[in-house]
Amino acid sequence: MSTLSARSLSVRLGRNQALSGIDLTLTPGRFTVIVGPNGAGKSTLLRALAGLVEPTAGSVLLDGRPVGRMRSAERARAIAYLSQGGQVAWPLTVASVVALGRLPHGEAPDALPPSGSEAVGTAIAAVGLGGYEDRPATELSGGERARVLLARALATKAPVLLVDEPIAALDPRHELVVLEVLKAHAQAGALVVAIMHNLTLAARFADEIVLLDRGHLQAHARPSEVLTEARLAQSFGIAAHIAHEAGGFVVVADRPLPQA
Ligand SMILES: Nc1ncnc2c1ncn2[C@@H]1O[C@H](COP(=O)(O)OP(=O)(O)OP(=O)(O)O)[C@@H](O)[C@H]1O
Repeated sequence: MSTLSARSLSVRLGRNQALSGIDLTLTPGRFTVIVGPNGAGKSTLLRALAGLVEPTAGSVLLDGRPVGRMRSAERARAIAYLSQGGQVAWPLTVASVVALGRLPHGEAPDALPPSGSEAVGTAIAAVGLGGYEDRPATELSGGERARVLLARALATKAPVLLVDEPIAALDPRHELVVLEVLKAHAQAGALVVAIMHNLTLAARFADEIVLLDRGHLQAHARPSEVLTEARLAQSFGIAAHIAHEAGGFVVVADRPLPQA
């Protein structure tokens, strides 16, 4: 079991109060999507959950233990974190980049044990990059590179996976491929959290949605409870309507509302 929780979590970045008094409990087997307008504090929350940002008040606990006090290798085995718009600095092959996900297990990328090779192969196949293993990762498109980095995070086989805007650079087909991977990962027992701006895809794939606005937690519930026309107006400043379809709903953004 890996339960991740924020308790009265506040984070100040320079002069900005990025997060204020967040109370949140996330559980295994659930795919949670964090939404909110630009600057709401989504990336800061994800980084704090990963133990990469020191809370100014409150705490982040993994199974009751403060993540900030875990040793980095232990934390990396427990929590795989993928930042927004990640880059690959060295001309390593796709297989070598994904194999870096095994480092927290003490496995060298060029000498993986069978279990490590299997984790790498499965992750590459899951993101639809079979056949790309020997390509230099620096010679890929932005969307291909984003999927390589997601595969690296998956290859870690951490029980917690935190990903910041995993579909931002992807074409429509690969948006669905990646969201299906994340959903399946959660259904297999992982605790999966992703930041997304596409509210319709968030509604379709998420088990639960966290809505942040100006550093505050506005809602944490099922998509249909969070993505209401009133909340879209209040938090995103848009007039929108919800179109109901068989098996789900579509968020149609009609126009920006005048700023208060
Ligand atoms: N290094 C920093 N120093 C000072 N303030 C920062 C820093 N990084 C972010 N902020 C501020 O903290 C707040 C939250 O930023 P954060 O990146 O978490 O927002 P976000 O919801 O992820 O936004 P976006 O949707 O634009 O990616 C914003 O007001 C931002 O300007």
